[in-house]
Amino acid sequence: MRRYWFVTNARSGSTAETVAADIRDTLSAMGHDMAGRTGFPDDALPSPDALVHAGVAWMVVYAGDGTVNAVLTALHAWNGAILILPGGTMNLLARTLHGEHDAMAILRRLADQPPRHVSLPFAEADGHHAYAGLILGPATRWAAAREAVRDGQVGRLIRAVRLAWRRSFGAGLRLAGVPELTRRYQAVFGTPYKDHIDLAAVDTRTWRKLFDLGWMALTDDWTNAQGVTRAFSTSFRLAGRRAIPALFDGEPRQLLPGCDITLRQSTANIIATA
Ligand SMILES: Nc1ncnc2c1ncn2[C@@H]1O[C@H](COP(=O)(O)OP(=O)(O)OP(=O)(O)O)[C@@H](O)[C@H]1O
Repeated sequence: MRRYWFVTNARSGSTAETVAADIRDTLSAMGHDMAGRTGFPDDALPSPDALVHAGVAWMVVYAGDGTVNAVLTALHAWNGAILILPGGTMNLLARTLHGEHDAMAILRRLADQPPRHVSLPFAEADGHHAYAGLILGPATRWAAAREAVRDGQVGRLIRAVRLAWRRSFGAGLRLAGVPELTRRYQAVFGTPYKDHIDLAAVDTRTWRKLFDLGWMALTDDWTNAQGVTRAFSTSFRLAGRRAIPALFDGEPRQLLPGCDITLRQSTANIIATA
């Protein structure tokens, strides 16, 4: 019997309360005992000390990449195991760890085979972590429009699209320390791997490409956008004098000029079944 803490997010793209109940029932049938539950982001995540105090051995997160990011970042120094179950829209991290399986199928696999514990690479900048992906630059303003779509707020969507459109044609972002990327870019996508961050820089000077980028941001995956230059790096810096908007696993943050972005590895406490 192991005590676990359950984290859900009712706003994550594919979370269902019925599935959350099934997950708890299955874990209980497997002999595990729930020590507590967090409904993120309304409830604060427990601290590593609180988890140690409550005798928690593993964290079960049923949510999307943004919520998983918050848990991994908050528990970076915690020794317990972390099980990520897909409950979001894209679920990039859950797919990396378990393949194309839903939450209940992953629990069945766990019951049948001993779990593997792996570490995940991530990009770090100013204390923020990106495990699935980092997006830098003015085009990240499209994230606000996507949130408005999610909330079904038409007025907010129109305002957010106007702002995103204006900013996407603004000055762009420059990087230092990546010889292949010397221009100004509207967006730079960074995907962390074991030994490098795979960078894809988008220079959108035409309405057509910009429309593609905005459309992808609202509907799909931005990495499908056109006009991309690729490079690999383990460490680089934001050039220029202005703060740069960024998305860490889809969550918006601002980065100061001169900020270093570095590849790092998490501790090997994340459960994989694939
Ligand atoms: N670190 C965070 N801080 C505050 N709110 C967050 C954070 N991460 C996510 N959220 C909120 O939770 C909502 C759901 O995000 P989450 O990433 O869990 O699901 P998703 O976007 O559907 O999935 P995915 O990221 O896998 O596509 C977001 O719309 C955002 O409002």
